[in-house]
Amino acid sequence: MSAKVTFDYSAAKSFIADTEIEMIEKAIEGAKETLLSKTGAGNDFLGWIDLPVNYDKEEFARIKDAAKKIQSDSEVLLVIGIGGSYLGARAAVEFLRHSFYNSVSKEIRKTPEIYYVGNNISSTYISNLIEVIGDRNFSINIISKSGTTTEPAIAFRVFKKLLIEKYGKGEAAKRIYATTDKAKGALKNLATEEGYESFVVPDDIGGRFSVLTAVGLLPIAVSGADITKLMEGAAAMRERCLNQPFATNDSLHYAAIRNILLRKGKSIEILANYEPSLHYVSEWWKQLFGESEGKDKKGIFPAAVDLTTDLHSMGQFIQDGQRTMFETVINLETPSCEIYIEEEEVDLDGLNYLAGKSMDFINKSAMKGTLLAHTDGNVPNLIVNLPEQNEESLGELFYFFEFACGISGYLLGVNPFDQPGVESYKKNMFALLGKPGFEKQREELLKRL
Ligand SMILES: O=P(O)(O)OC[C@H]1O[C@](O)(CO)[C@@H](O)[C@@H]1O
Repeated sequence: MSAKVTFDYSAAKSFIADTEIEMIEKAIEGAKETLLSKTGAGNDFLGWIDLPVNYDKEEFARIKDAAKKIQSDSEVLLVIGIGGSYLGARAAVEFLRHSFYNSVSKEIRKTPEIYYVGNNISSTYISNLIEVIGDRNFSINIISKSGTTTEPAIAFRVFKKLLIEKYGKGEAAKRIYATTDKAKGALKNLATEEGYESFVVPDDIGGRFSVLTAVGLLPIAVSGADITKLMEGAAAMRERCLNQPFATNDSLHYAAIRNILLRKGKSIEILANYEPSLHYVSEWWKQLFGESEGKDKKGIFPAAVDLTTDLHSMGQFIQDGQRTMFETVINLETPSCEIYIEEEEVDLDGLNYLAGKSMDFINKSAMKGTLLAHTDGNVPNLIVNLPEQNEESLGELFYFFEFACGISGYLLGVNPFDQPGVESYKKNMFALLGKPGFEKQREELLKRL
């Protein structure tokens, strides 16, 4: 593998003194030591660190076989999951495959259409999806580590019924793939009872760090992307994250710089991309950093923009609004496709000055121009270079961010591997729904509504 994911903060040098980097290095080394010696908070959720080189090969082969079966007997795959139980898969499928994956002809796509459900509670969304499936053959990958999350559980009820009505109970069970805890939870019990093929979310890997487990790998494999190469990319980045000294360790530098900027009042990080295929990578990243760092009244708020699209909606604020943000640009170095601007005989639209230039040259010029403008507007810009739109690069990128997130969380002094704050809305929702055991809370909440 030649090209690598790299981190470049040269455009932000005017915001950061060399001494600040020297001063934070010790703390970063300390956080790394805590992470790797597994002595910090949340140390029972560190299975992701060695995952790219230490995964269950038997299960990996089963994932590939299941993907082949789904490809051969289904026109549609439903991925039912929420948060870390679908964002990584969606990020990978949208980045690695066709921009219009579900709409492009089957001859081009070659693999089943993939729809994500169970990530909201909208009856319109679910009803419309039922219409999209129509009378076509479909399979379900239900993904829930806890096996009890309300959103995917509800969607699963609806689509399981549809499957049983279509195929009968026996055949339906062969079209349901459950990715969940190895031993406990409602979904595990159901899978055992009904005989669904099951895949494991390891005990020591939390949802937002699970993209390289069966959680992400089965849907990604169904889409036709190469999961072996994805793991190889992650393994290559793991090697560098673990073994490179601070001076040449890009992931550690990213963690260091964002924390230096936070200490200067830059409490919002905007992840920016110039390729629509990266939209869900940003959604995945938002959960990774948001759930890991946003606690104990601390954290950097992770936001994201798709550019140049959002320069025409959010650009004004980034350039000129409250000065509390910095920007991390994912720079896809080499696009998969290229288009050249042609010369027109009569230059009515005034674009002949671009004749012979590639679309990517124009895109990169927009990126460089924006980077300088935002820097001038007091928004420090960091760059993560992503070599290509392929599995190796994406595997590297996933691991780069995961490692930086663990380090950054320890630097902040939080447990980056729990998410206690997510429970509050659930308790209120259960009380309002009348779930047994929540009677007292229900009374109190109803008084407030
Ligand atoms: O896989 P599960 O247990 O359904 O959880 C889904 C998501 O819900 C959370 O537990 C809370 O939002 C996330 O951490 C997780 O990714």
